[in-house]
Amino acid sequence: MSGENMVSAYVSDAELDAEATVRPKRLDEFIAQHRVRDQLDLLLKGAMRRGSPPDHILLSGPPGLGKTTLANIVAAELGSGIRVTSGPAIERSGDLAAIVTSLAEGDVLFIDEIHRIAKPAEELLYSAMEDFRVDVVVGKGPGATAIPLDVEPFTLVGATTRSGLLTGPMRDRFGFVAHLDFYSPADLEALLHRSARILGVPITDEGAVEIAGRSRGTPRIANRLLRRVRDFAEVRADGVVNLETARAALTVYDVDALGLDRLDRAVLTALVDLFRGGPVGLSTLAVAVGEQPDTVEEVCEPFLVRAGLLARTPRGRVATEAAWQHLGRTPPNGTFGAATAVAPDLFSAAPEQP
Ligand SMILES: Nc1ncnc2c1ncn2[C@@H]1O[C@H](COP(=O)(O)OP(=O)(O)OP(=O)(O)O)[C@@H](O)[C@H]1O
Repeated sequence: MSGENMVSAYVSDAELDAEATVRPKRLDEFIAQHRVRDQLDLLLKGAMRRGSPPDHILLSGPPGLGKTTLANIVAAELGSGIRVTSGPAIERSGDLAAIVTSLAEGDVLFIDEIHRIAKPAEELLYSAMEDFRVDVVVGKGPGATAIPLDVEPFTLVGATTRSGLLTGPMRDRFGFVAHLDFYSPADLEALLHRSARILGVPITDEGAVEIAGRSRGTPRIANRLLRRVRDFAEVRADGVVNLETARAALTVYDVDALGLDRLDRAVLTALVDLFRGGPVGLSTLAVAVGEQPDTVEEVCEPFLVRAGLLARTPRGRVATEAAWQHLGRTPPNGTFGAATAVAPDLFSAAPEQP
């Protein structure tokens, strides 16, 4: 993996196996997100007492925070089977009909990126969710016939990184909606200690603090950085993940003290050095760092904005005072956000939606 995507919250296929090793299997192994955990616990226990499948569950939140993990945990807690698919994989209503009619009673159907499901399939999903029945249309034009098929009672777990893109009727069919938020550094430290224990890697508290602080509030990134620091510790040191090995390894991988990678820093440096802090338009900024505007907007900016380093204003992108300071430059008078330094509680959980 190159330095460029060390801190991406997205997962590559090659990384999935590494992730599976440390993935929590049960609710009580799932670190933090206490409110969501507690609510899910009640939902699942209530359903089990009644002997019927729980309401459909929608999990929303940025990538890498544990939505897939929770979907698997729901099935494990219920003692049910799980079928896994994703919105983009369901192109036609027939694809969805084939999946839902093959579910066994009480199964969990996990649909990742559910906001990307094709419209005709989405409409079929409504009746599967609500009435446990689907009408499969055979033929075309005036000769078309709808064949009703029964679906065994099941629980849909939908995951989305863009809950705002879900249609109203879709959202209304979920009886429980949980929003996962970024993890605090303390939560990520606990997560790193757990992962290190499972991987058999000795880790000190200082080592965990150092990695947690660079993980952008995201378990996936924390686990990935831990694996890279482990490599460094085993190859170039005594195998222990501590402050020194963490700092040295993350320097090798170009992940700085705030968790910014080379491209994030290139964006900030261009803003500050070439455009005196901005405002500058997205496409000009993207040309300056040799990237596509989409990449700058979707990969770099969300974190830079959240970290209080970059602001999107009607006149263009602006580097905040914290950005100047992070790059070791003196901000000129009147710099945007002069009153705000990078908030120490950057990743503390915002209120979750019940
Ligand atoms: N609360 C947690 N406790 C322990 N490990 C966690 C937790 N949340 C996530 N992880 C770990 O982080 C990794 C990413 O989690 P997961 O795949 O569930 O994220 P996701 O939100 O589904 O991401 P995506 O949106 O990309 O599918 C997994 O290896 C998982 O083990």
